[in-house]
Amino acid sequence: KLYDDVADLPSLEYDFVVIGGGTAGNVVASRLTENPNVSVLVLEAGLGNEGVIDAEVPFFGSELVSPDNPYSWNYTTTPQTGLNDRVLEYGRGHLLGGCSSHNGMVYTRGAADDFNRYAKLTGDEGWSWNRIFPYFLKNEKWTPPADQHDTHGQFNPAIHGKDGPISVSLTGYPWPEFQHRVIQTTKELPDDFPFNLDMNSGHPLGIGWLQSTIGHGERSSSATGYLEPRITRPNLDVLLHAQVSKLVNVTQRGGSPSFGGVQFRYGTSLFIVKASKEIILSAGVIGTPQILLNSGIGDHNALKELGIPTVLNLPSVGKNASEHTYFGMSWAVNSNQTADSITQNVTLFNEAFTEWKTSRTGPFVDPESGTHAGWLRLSANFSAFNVYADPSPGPGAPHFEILFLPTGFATVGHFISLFIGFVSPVSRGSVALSSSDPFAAPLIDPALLNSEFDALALTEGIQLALKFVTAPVWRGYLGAPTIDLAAMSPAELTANIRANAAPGLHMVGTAGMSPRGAHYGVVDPDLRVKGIARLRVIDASVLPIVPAAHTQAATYVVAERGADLVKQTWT
Ligand SMILES: Cc1cc2nc3c(=O)[nH]c(=O)nc-3n(C[C@H](O)[C@H](O)[C@H](O)COP(=O)(O)OP(=O)(O)OC[C@H]3O[C@@H](n4cnc5c(N)ncnc54)[C@H](O)[C@@H]3O)c2cc1C
Repeated sequence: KLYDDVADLPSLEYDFVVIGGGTAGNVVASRLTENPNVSVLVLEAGLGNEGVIDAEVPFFGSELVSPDNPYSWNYTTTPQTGLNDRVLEYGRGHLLGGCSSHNGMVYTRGAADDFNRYAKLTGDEGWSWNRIFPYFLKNEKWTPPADQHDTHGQFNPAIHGKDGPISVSLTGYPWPEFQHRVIQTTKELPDDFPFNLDMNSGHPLGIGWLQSTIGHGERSSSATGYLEPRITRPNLDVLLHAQVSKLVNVTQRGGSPSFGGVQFRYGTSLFIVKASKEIILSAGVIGTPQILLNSGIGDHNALKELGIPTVLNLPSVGKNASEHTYFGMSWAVNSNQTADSITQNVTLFNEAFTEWKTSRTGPFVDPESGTHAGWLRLSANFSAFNVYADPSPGPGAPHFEILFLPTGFATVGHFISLFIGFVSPVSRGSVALSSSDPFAAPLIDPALLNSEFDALALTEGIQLALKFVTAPVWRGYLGAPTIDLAAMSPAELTANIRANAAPGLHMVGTAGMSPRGAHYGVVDPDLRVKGIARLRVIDASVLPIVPAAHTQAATYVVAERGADLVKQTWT
């Protein structure tokens, strides 16, 4: 049952307490309660997702990350030295479903090479692409697009799940003038930009049609897909507005510390809920390390400085964060067939909203993230490779993503945009406590472009992206760029990136996996916190390196496998 008020909660003792009802947490809660003999409580700090129109209408998704939003944690980063010391907004979902309820809905699984590297880094073949692949299918329900268009040649049905909780579909509203040009470019410049039928096969390189976590014109999240259909289970309780501060009631169990309870704040009061089997941390890449550190699990010296007693010296907590960097570029177009035409015109906007409300069709069935994506590699001759090792996990994984958008987010005029992401970073950042107040926002440092390699690589990537619109098919359609990047020298381009790039909001690694027995890392490959009994982390923070992809699909498979690992322990 879903509880809004702690006073109504029937118990303060459960078999499992899941901290965070986000992307991963709801998967874990839903899978564990398939066994009617175990009880699960989910503690979610944020609000409910039901009736939040911006979390339902795909086109409105970006509203949820606007500043001072109750549905976002409204974090900011530390000054980013690689980006001219800019302090950047760093949104995270503060509602049931977590980031899956407010993200851009892009569905990308990553490269087989990403997962095969996870297997290598953890010493556990269970994280390899072939062994993880069934979990992608288990998570997914392939769904026809909202406009029911012929999808032949736009994806490969053989590699998609049919019965999972999360709907995935192709774009459901056509922008033919734009879409035709993107696909035609793959024919005119096939060496640089080959067509890829389905970027979710494990072999993402090339340009293809974008897939999104959307079904029948609505966002599909862990809240709508995993939780809502199962919330009536008598063994599953979910409490909203419950912000966890730390783990408490330390005892020794088989020579390791163990926490018997979870402390949380509801309103201005503190409560403790007991977990008799396991505590599962699914508070995400910021919340999870923050709770570990508040609980005395982390670098002893840093904890001591804040006056937090150390329960276990685990220096990797909050370290090793990896994140993507994105940069946008726009061009005016000789056409009014762009999403700008809707956002700039109140009548068209209202018509589109009415259409969405009455039939779940029209332009609002898609997010503003784009209609296509491309995944590209640096050339093997890239000069920086003389100095730096290639950070990508293998030859089948990209260094860059390009998102293709039929909009310029402009208040006047018609534009298209390309967003390029550098998805194979060398830089590593961190999440650290800012004070001994467990509820104070932590210090978030994604360390964007800290490594010179990352800045050089993104500069190179932008030059490659600029080549895309030199294909003949763009002539006569494409007008002036909003900034003439093509006229810039590489040094000017790098300076422009440092002044304008932004985080991809795909951070992972702050509670990273490492092999059993390794002195570094935070969790073992079975997601148990090293040196602590009956405590696991199941969310994006366990991925040791960011995949070359948007991260929700990887998070879903971590959660699906993680739930299986917990079940194996307790049955
Ligand atoms: C704005 C944005 C856009 C994105 N776009 C995409 C995209 O288009 N495609 C994609 O694949 N990925 C995208 N991502 C990334 C992706 O959504 C995340 O990597 C992934 O969903 C993370 O899942 P998680 O379970 O680790 O964390 P979350 O989904 O963040 O879940 C953590 C949950 O824990 C709760 N919580 C945190 N601290 C506490 C506490 N102390 N007490 C109780 N509860 C707590 C949070 O409120 C949240 O509900 C985006 C992310 C953002 C922020």
